[in-house]
Amino acid sequence: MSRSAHPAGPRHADVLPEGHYSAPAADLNTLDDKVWARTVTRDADGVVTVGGLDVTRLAEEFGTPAYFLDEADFRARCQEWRGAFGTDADVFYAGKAFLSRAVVRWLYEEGLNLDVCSGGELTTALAAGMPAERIAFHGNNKTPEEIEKAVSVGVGRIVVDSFLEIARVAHIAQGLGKRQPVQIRVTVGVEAHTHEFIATAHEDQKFGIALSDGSAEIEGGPAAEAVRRVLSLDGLELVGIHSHIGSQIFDMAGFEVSARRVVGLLARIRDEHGVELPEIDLGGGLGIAYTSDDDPREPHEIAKALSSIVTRECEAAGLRVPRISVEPGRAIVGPTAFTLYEVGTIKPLEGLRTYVSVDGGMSDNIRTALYDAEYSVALASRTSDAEPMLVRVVGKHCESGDIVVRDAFLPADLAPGDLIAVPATGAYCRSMASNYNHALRPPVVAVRDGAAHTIVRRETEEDLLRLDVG
Ligand SMILES: Cc1ncc(COP(=O)(O)O)c(C=O)c1O
Ligand SMILES: N[C@@H](CCCC[NH3+])C(=O)O
Repeated sequence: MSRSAHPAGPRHADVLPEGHYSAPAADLNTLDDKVWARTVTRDADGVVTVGGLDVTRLAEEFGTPAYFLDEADFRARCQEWRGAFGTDADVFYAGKAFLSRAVVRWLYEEGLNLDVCSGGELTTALAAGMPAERIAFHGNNKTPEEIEKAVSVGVGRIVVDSFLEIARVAHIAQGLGKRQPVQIRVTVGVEAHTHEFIATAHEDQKFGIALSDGSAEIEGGPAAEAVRRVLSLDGLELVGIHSHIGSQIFDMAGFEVSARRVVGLLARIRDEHGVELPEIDLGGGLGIAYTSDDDPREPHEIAKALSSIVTRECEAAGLRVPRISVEPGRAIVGPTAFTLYEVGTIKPLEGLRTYVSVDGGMSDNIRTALYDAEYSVALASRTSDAEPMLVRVVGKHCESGDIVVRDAFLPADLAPGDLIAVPATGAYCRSMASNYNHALRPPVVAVRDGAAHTIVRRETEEDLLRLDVG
């Protein structure tokens, strides 16, 4: 990401320190549509509103820190993904980004399917009424109990991730007298341009079965061998091939290479077994804007790029075009929520930056500490004409790495009690939240058309004591 140092201006420094920040926006009160949920705006008093409700009232009713999720925006994004891929394709929302029963109901109503990757996510999906055949079950180490549950309820597909798992799922399905539809997750050897910890299709990592391991020992490579295994087992029905190259990716080139290689495997399967598999899944991973510097792709562009590459490659190989599916998580829920915090303490460091401590931190957003993720921030409870001040928004945990927003600008008259909001926290914030330092995980509040309701409640001290059985 290209970043430039701000030339001058903030209160506490004549020369700004090295950092990953852009120049402050000309007007810090302006909310960039790119990073904020779609119904977010400022009211006549300058207070940030979402779904028609202002954050000062929301903070009074629900407390801080809290995640506020714009339900209309969430539903609109589901519709855009469905519309872009059309009826010949399936969109599986990746529940790991954020899952609750309300979210499952919205997905169901908007015609999306659901990707789960644990027994807990499966239970949530089923409890909210998602039909099992619309659920895909993922994971590199599903437990026998999880597999048994998934097969028993009849999930639409299990994405098998290893040779051991192929045997395990087949054994369990056979024991239950079932034939389980499966896809094989392959690693296509693409180095996705994203943080190392969220890239998943290069060979040296835990997920999937490699298309090629560079040796000539297994004819056609490990993935071709996995296909042979699956086809030989009565308990399994091979319906397709799956590839997921990583997360927070902007460049479509990786997806195109992945699609080409997956179609190449389909052609090989047809040649070797005389079978044309009906499905391919190209995974999730589409990036969103966390700051004004990010330029994500729209669902229709992504759909067009993926379907044209698959069609072209299938035509070239003389294959019927399979049903495509995708698994966006972040791209649907990420932009729809922001985290609201109250400013507690402020520590100016002359010549460096100002530390702004909020009432949450790495327990509600671990992404900055874990992936060096970049976020933006705005003063939400009022506007200000004060000059921009370079800040680091930090939490209340006992870690110096407890950073929410590494480098950003807020008005220099920021004061304790102000509310600040960090946008684009819908994905992988609540779902990765922790109880570190016995923090109470914040609630998720859905807001729509002037009404707000809690969809995941705030943890309480009683919850902590209930888990601690003495
Ligand atoms: C198999 C699979 N599908 C879908 C996703 C969703 O990714 P994202 O939220 O980046 O769209 C992930 C997570 O990276 C994944 O591992
Ligand atoms: N949790 C990660 C992405 C991993 C997605 C799951 N495969 C993030 O916050 O970016």
